[in-house]
Amino acid sequence: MTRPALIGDIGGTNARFALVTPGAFDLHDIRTLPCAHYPSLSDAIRAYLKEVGAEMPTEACLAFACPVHDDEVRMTNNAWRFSKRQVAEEFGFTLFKVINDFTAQALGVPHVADDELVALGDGEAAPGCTRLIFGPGTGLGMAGLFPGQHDWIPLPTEGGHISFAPTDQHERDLLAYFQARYGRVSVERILCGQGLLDLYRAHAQLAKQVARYNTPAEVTGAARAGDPLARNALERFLKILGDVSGDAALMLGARGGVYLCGGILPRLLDWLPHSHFRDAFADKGRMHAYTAHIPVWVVTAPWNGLLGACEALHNEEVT
Ligand SMILES: Nc1ncnc2c1ncn2[C@@H]1O[C@H](COP(=O)(O)OP(=O)(O)OP(=O)(O)O)[C@@H](O)[C@H]1O
Repeated sequence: MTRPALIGDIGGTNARFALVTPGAFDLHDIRTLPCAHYPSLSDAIRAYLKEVGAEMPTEACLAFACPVHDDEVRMTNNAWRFSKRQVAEEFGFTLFKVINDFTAQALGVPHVADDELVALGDGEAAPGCTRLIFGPGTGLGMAGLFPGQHDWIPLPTEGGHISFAPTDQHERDLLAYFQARYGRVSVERILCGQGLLDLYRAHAQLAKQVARYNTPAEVTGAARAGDPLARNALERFLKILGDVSGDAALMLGARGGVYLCGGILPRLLDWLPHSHFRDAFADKGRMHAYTAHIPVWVVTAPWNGLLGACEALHNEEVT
């Protein structure tokens, strides 16, 4: 009997693992391990296999939140680094695929059920057109997905690292705050968990008030409880999310729709519809009609990245 393959979706904070019958999508023994609890990828894989009592898999496909084209892979938002060749040798994998985490998110999207998509505003997907996959979590991932002759083809990008472009005086003040801390300011500096916290701290400094909250979850909790600074920070976060995802949709020509993934937005479903997200997404000058017609969904499927990694395991288009 074929041994189950090891599947993984590994972000800056969480490593999600599962086993699957090669060629199928029957994810089982799904576990989420905090990356910070393990010194290396190999330690986390061993801990996972021990916990679920699995035989050593011979095939694996793991998705990582960082560039993956070289043999040496270094995570952008945690300390893990490894050689693909050495990991394959260490575990005896006959097939070891390493892909970008947003390639996995993109490949997962066609497998998501309709009731795991929450529409934000109107729009209609143009058939056969490119889709944009966009998602803030520990970092900010972006990928394209376009139709090939037989399968969807993912386009991995490092779009989270494009430059932040303020659209009003308040955002120019925010940019100055972020520049003082980081030098160059990419959109990921703002559109991720740490970015939300930094936005809150920036709002506190600009209002000459003391920042009281120390985690992104505390900021969203305080915004819900009516704290004005936290509320302003969260609303600005969602407005900038609209600006940047609209820019990315223009860049890719994503008339097939925008899919918002990652760990943060499913927690903000009560805020997104009333925020300036959709206005900012469409506010593209002469291209307003183009962006206004693009549908946007939040993907609430918890294991979208794992499904995409299953798809990539034997997909020859995905290297
Ligand atoms: N309630 C909340 N409100 C806002 N942010 C939150 C909340 N809870 C957790 N976060 C933030 O979400 C981020 C984790 O997102 P996610 O679950 O997508 O992790 P990840 O897959 O490891 O990240 P990535 O793939 O982007 O590296 C962390 O920055 C965390 O602080």
